[in-house]
Amino acid sequence: MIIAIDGPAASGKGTIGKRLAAHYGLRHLDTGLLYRAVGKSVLDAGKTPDDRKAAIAAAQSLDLTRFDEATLKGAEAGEAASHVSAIPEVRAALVNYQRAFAAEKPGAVLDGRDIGTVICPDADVKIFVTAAPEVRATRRGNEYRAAGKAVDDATVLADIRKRDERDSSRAASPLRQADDAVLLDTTAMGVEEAVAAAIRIVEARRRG
Ligand SMILES: Nc1ncnc2c1ncn2[C@@H]1O[C@H](COP(=O)(O)OP(=O)(O)O)[C@@H](O)[C@H]1O
Ligand SMILES: Nc1ccn([C@@H]2O[C@H](COP(=O)(O)OP(=O)(O)O)[C@@H](O)[C@H]2O)c(=O)n1
Repeated sequence: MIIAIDGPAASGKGTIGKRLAAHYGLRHLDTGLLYRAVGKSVLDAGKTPDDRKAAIAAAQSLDLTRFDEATLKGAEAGEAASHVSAIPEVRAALVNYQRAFAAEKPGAVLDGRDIGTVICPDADVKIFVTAAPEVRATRRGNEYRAAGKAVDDATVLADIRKRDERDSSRAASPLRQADDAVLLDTTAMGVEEAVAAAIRIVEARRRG
């Protein structure tokens, strides 16, 4: 079984993806980490994320073992990711890896922005996870503070809105709910409730 999860920034895609993978015995890929790693590589090379040549070279020679996940999860890498991810050649360089991951037995859960629309258009289940921007900003702000970073929710909210706008308006694989995806709005749900709702969506799809 292949489960595709898409949605805007900090909507809970990774949390739900990990839990669904554990529940169904599938592997999980957070595809945002790939774009974050490309963005971080460009910054590490002393270039700006809008530098197409640098971004394409980084995507084509990406070595994920070089990165520490905590650094990739930070705001700087996220912002860089949302620039490099608009470059079609960067996206093209990452397609095969994601599709090969999805194709391996016994199946996988992938989360990102274009999984249901571009990477796995034939996924067995597609879920589009969302929540109100203010709620997403508070959750992400709490996550940063728990990691010892001093941030205020207004700054996180501005960052999230900017990234969502950039991700939705780009020409290459924009953030969009696939026609056959089920919408899961977790604004008023805690993690357990959201995971239970996601499992119900999978079960309903499996019953056909
Ligand atoms: N339904 C929820 N209720 C409360 N907090 C949540 C919920 N879903 C996710 N979170 C928290 O919000 C933050 C962002 O979730 P995450 O799964 O990383 O989102 P995404 O993968 O979409 O960026 C994390 O700190 C996570 O623990
Ligand atoms: N499949 C994907 C996944 C991420 N991305 C880009 O990578 C950035 C970081 O993705 P992420 O999923 O780690 O972001 P969060 O939702 O965790 O904040 C996004 O803002 C997108 O620009 C993408 O374009 N396509």
